[in-house]
Amino acid sequence: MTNNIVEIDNLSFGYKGRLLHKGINMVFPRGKVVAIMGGSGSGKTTLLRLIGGQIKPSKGEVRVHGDVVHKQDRDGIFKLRRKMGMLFQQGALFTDLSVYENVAFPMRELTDLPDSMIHDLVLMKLNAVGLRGAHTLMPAELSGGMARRVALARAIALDPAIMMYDEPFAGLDPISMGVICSLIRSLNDALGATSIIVSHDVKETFLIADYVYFVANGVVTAEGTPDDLMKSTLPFVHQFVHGDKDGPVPFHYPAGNYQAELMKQK
Ligand SMILES: Nc1ncnc2c1ncn2[C@@H]1O[C@H](COP(=O)(O)OP(=O)(O)OP(=O)(O)O)[C@@H](O)[C@H]1O
Repeated sequence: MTNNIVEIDNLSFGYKGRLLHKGINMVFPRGKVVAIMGGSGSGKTTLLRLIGGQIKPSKGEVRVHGDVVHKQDRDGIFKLRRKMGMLFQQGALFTDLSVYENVAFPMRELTDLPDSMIHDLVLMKLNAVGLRGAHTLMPAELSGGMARRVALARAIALDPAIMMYDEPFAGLDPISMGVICSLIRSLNDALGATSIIVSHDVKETFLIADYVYFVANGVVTAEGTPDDLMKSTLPFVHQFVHGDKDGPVPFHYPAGNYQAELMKQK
């Protein structure tokens, strides 16, 4: 049996005929934290949606625990999603529910657990993210970093085998970033899960990822451990990792001849 919990095999996908992915191959082994990085609009979030079965590939496939995602019926997709926890940047909490009720929500919706057990589990999950003491607060009373941690506690409510993070560090102050960063790693290891992180933040991502895929122009342009990639001389990777202004990713959005355009306005 393969040790890969998620496999992306020769996958192509496009919105409205414009091909976004052109034969992507990736594997996400059990227990590992794997990052998908790349420029804005390179299709990273779309890959998470393909893994979650929200959309179907036009070619190739995604397998989760060996099952082809796009071949699942409604029941199959439901079972698959039960194995997955997702933390989105805009992973909004329910504003009219307390922190406690937000974390209890998936347990109440998706299990038949008695209230007493839900109580213990909610406190355990909140304790894991350091917010047991905040369980009576309402979302409006939380800082951005705390809200992200509550969303994380909610995402791990049902002990997912696969955790997916979409830009988990975006918009956070440096301290909250560091907290989320170490939580992603420690929760992954404590749950025995497999984590997939989509992020632009090289420093944080490289600290916790076991392996990184770089996506550009619809294909995996580079892959390796953070150490390998730090040393990479590939121009795209070098520009991304070191934040160089000049490189294959241009500063300017494609535009016509500047001088001609200025003349035209006169
Ligand atoms: N539902 C949709 N319908 C049509 N086009 C879409 C849809 N969702 C995304 N796109 C387009 O697909 C491209 C890739 O989007 P995606 O969100 O996957 O990129 P990304 O790499 O996650 O970008 P970012 O880092 O900026 O979030 C973008 O050009 C986007 O405009």
